[in-house]
Amino acid sequence: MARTLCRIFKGCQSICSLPLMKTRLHPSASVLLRTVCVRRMLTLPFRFSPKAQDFSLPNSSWGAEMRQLYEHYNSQCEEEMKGEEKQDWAWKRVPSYNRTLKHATGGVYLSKIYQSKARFFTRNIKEPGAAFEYVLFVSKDEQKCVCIFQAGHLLEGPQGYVHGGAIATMIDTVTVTHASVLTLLIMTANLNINYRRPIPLGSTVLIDSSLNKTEGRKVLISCKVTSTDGSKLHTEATALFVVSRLLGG
Ligand SMILES: CCCCCCCC(=O)SCCNC(=O)CCNC(=O)[C@H](O)C(C)(C)COP(=O)(O)OP(=O)(O)OC[C@H]1O[C@@H](n2cnc3c(N)ncnc32)[C@H](O)[C@@H]1OP(=O)(O)O
Repeated sequence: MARTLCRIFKGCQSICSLPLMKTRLHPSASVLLRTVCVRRMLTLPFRFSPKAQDFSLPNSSWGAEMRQLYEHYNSQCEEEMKGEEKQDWAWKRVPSYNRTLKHATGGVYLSKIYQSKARFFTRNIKEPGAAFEYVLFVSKDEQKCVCIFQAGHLLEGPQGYVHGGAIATMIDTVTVTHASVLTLLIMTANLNINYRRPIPLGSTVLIDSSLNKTEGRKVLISCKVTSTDGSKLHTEATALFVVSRLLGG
């Protein structure tokens, strides 16, 4: 019993230490989050996960362009310094896991809360480079988010080009991550996409998202997919996110 309580306590601590939990919460989101977490934690078993793979770190499939851009943004990120004050930073890399809840900070195993075979959609293909290779950085003032995206061969739509649904997936992923930095328990309510120019399969592109406005429970974000030098506009989109009342069950 004592051990179980200790694990529940650690679970709460882990959830509260997630980057998203440190952001400003909409009051209704805050209440919902506490209710959902506590309800789920009290009914389900915990295990400890020794290691989580962060899929947003470089791997052997990354091309030169992807690596170069990663280095560029990563060099402007917060540096963890032991015993000294943290340096100022312009961007923050957003870690990415294939079972987000399993890999809450502290390694508490939480994904049993949901289905054991469930995987985060964009991170469920084992072969590196085959599908969605990407890394996201969020700006210090949280007004902008940038994603470096390398589209793998499994994402083909028209011959030699990326499928429109895969592009929509990435736009949703980037904008929802951005919106999640601002508030919690959000759902995509509307995604409006204009495809301007096809994206060659295997190429690397930049996905930039900017906060348009927040209005009550609503977050509006606009997004552009461009070539890495910014000269070609591939896709434009706007996204609306709403803090969900339904997520609490
Ligand atoms: C990084 C890991 C995250 C991965 C997840 C990626 C994101 C996703 O793909 S989410 C999955 C896809 N989305 C969904 O399934 C959402 C399904 N829809 C819903 O759950 C609900 O309709 C939801 C939550 C969007 C809104 O429901 P509800 O909380 O009842 O909102 P409701 O009270 O009707 O409306 C709130 C406001 O939003 C507006 N609104 C709601 N839906 C829309 C819409 N589709 N278009 C425009 N405005 C809308 C309303 O007009 C209202 O505005 P106002 O306050 O100004 O009057």
